[in-house]
Amino acid sequence: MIEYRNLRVALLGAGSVGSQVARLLLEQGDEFASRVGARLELVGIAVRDVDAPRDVDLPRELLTTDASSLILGADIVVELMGGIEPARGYVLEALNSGADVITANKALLATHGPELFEAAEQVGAQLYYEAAVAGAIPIIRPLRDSLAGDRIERILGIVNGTTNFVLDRMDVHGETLQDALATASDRGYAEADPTADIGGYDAAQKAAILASLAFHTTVPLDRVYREGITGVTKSQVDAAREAGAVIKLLAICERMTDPESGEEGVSARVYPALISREHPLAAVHGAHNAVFVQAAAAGDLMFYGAGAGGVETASAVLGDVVSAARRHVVGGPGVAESTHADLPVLDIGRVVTRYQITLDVEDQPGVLAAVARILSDGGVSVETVQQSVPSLTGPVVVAGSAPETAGPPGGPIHGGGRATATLVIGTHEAEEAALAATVEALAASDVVIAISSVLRVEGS
Ligand SMILES: NC(=O)c1ccc[n+]([C@@H]2O[C@H](COP(=O)([O-])OP(=O)(O)OC[C@H]3O[C@@H](n4cnc5c(N)ncnc54)[C@H](O)[C@@H]3O)[C@@H](O)[C@H]2O)c1
Ligand SMILES: N[C@@H](CCO)C(=O)O
Ligand code: NA
Repeated sequence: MIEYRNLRVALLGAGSVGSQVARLLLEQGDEFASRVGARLELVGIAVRDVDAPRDVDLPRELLTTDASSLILGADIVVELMGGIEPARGYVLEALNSGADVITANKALLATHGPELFEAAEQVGAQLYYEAAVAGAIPIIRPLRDSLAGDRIERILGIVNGTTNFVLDRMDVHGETLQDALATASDRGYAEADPTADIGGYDAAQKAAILASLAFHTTVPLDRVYREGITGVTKSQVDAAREAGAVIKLLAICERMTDPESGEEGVSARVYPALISREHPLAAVHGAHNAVFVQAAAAGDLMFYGAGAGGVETASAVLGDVVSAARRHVVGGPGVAESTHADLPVLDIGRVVTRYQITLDVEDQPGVLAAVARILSDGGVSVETVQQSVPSLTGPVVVAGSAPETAGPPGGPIHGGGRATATLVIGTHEAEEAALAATVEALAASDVVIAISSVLRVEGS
């Protein structure tokens, strides 16, 4: 029998993910020892209450409420408490003591990443976070290592399981957003406060992490443009389906040229967008996640699987534990954060995208020409126009809530009660600022009765 040296692993938090990590470490000790070349000794688990009931039976002698003592003397610290404090303090304590840290904490990384990476670099410790984005799906390591020789151009990610589940239920089962969200919460996909999911905050944290990694640039969370799915209506979902498209909440990280300065920059943004049903991301159903990566040499790649779940996420955490442990065995410098490119993060107004605008107009001669003029005055070129059979309607009532951000997309903008026709306008690519201003101009026009939907179109 091989005599392995021990590596001391401290676990902070024994919730959905932490309890599974502890169970797997304890159950598969021999296997991990063979893979690593050292025994991963779980020396303790920091919990809030050692007597609290748990789904997974954990040895009582490993439980402690004294996280700081546990951290001292550990070789590897696994932070699975979530939240900013005290997680941030514990991660810093661990790194400053020279321990490698594994975390799944996207909120912490998106807000304090540079501070933590700096602390790690100071002492030559490692900070791994595969589970922080898209749960079990390997995406951090592929971006950092496998694609290190390529140039990432764009990432389109479905990185929040709850919102994908909700939009999918609205599409496939015709459920309301509220009913679908209640089911997502019952199934444990949603955050404790589901505003983090449906408001796009969780996806924005993941976008900040992905963009920083992909573009070798620090992308602060407050530079990620964010819209959630609260304004998405059943009629938008139905209309998308009829048009061969689907609405997905996308995290988009893009390398781009500032149209004004001509300088290279990056954009990170989260919003619900229309994508064609032919796009690989359209096939991502339920609470699954997928990250579609476009790289200069590799072309299009898609990473797909479970973006959440205790045992699924534990897989990603344990992969990081094994990587960190192997470095303890074989030595070497490990990985450092890469931010050398230091590209500017461009405002949403500079982003180039396409809009689909649905409007009710007066059914009179010259109206189409007037609408076309507003678009052309705004510098927006029209790709497609569809007009429904005119009908005599009462006051225009549009399902859904008002847009959460000032200006488009969203709907409705204003209403009335006249003979109307409905126009669905698909634009060519244009700068977001021009598109948004054009929608405002349409809303202000006398010939437009109401703008019932404005959605961005992505994925082509
Ligand atoms: N659950 C998932 O599907 C999933 C997926 C990806 C990433 N994550 C991330 O993994 C981390 C853990 O998530 P989770 O779902 O296991 O959360 P959880 O709420 O189930 O577990 C967190 C545990 O940490 C404990 N805790 C909190 N503060 C503590 C403290 N000061 N001292 C000791 N214990 C403390 C809590 O009591 C709880 O048991 C989070 O950062 C989360 O964002 C979770
Ligand atoms: N609430 C998150 C959990 C995983 O980060 C989601 O729905 O994707
Ligand atoms: Na992952």
